[in-house]
Amino acid sequence: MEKATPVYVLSGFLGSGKTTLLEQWITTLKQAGLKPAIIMNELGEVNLDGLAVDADVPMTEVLGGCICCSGREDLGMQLAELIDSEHPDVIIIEATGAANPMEILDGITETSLFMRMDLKPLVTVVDAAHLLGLYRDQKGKTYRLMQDQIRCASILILNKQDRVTSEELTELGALLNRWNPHAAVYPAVRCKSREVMAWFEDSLNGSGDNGTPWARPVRETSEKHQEEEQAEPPSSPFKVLNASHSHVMVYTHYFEVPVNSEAFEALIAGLPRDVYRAKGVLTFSDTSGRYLFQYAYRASDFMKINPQKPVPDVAVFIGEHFDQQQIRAQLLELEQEARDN
Ligand SMILES: Nc1nc2c(ncn2[C@@H]2O[C@H](COP(=O)(O)OP(=O)(O)OP(=O)(O)O)[C@@H](O)[C@H]2O)c(=O)[nH]1
Repeated sequence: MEKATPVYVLSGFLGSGKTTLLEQWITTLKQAGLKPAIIMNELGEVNLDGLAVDADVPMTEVLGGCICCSGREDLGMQLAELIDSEHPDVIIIEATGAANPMEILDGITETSLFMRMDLKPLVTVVDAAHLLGLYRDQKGKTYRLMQDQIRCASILILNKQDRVTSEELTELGALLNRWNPHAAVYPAVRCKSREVMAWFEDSLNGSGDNGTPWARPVRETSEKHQEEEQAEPPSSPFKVLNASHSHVMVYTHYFEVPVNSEAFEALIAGLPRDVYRAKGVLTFSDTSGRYLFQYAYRASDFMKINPQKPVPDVAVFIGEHFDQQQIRAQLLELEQEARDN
C-alpha cells in the first residue's frame, strides 16, 4: 500500500516563534536523511518567513490571506500538488498567526480524501509575554484567537520564557492548563525543548500507523515526565501535564473493500457526539458509482460523484476525545461483513 505522508501543522499567534521551531525540525529531518517540504501561509504578499528556511527545501506559499478563511481549497490543492510533485517524506504547514487551526484541519482533511496522509497532532507555539499581556486585558479578537489556537492544540510550547518572570511563567502554565487540560505544555526559549523534539522524532517513527500517533507520543512523553515531575523540587516553575490523549483528533480510515451503504449510514447516525465532523469518498457494495459523504453537527449528506482521477475509499473523522479504536473496529467489522457476503 502507498505510504502515508506525515503532515504537521504549526499554529501560534503572529511572532510567537513558529518559524524558529520549523527551522529546528527541518534540520532534524535532514540529519535523519528525510526530505521535508513546507507550506507557508503568510498574510502579506511576500513570504518573509520563507527566507529563513533552507533554499533546497521544497516550499509552497499560500500568500495574501489566511488559509483558514480565503484559501481553504487552496491549501488542499497545494498539499496535493506538493505530494505529487516532490514526494516529500514529511510536510510541515506553518499557518499564519491569524489562523484558526480547526479550519486548517478541515482544509487538510479534504486532501486526505484522495491522498494518503497521516495528520499529526497540532502544535501551538505561544508567546509567553504576549499572552500575559492579553490575559491581563482580557479582551479583543487577538485574545480570543489565541485562546482558540491554545484549545485546539495537543502540544503547547510556551515560548519566550526569557521574557517573563518565573512567577509569571507559573501563572501562565496554570492558565494554559485551565484552557486546555488535555495538552502537554512545554516552556521554552527559542522553541528549544528536549521533550518536544523527542516527541517529534518519535511521531515520525510512528508515521503511517493510521491514527494512533494522535494518542501515543504525548502520552509516552508525559509518562516519562510524570516520574521526573515527582523527582522535581516543589519550587519547580513547571510541570508537564498528563495528556493521556490528544485533544482534537482526526481518525482516517482507508477501506479495503466496498461496504454496505445502509450499514454505513447506520454507523454514521450512531457516531458519538464528540465526533463533530466526518467526510469521505466511498464505493458501496449494494449501489453503483461512488459517493462523497459529509457529516457535520449530526446531519449527514451523500452525493454521487465521478472522480477525475483515482481516489481511494476513505473516511475521515474529526472530533474531541472520541474513541478512535471503537470507530476503527466498527468500520473493520463492516468490511468483514462485506467480505463474508
Ligand atoms: N526573546 C525571545 N525571542 C524569540 C524567542 N523565540 C523566537 N524569538 C524571536 O521572535 C521573533 C519571531 O519569531 P518567528 O519564529 O519568526 O515567529 P513566527 O511565529 O514564525 O512569526 P510570524 O510568521 O510573523 O507569525 C524572531 O525575531 C525570533 O528571533 C524566544 O524564546 N525569546
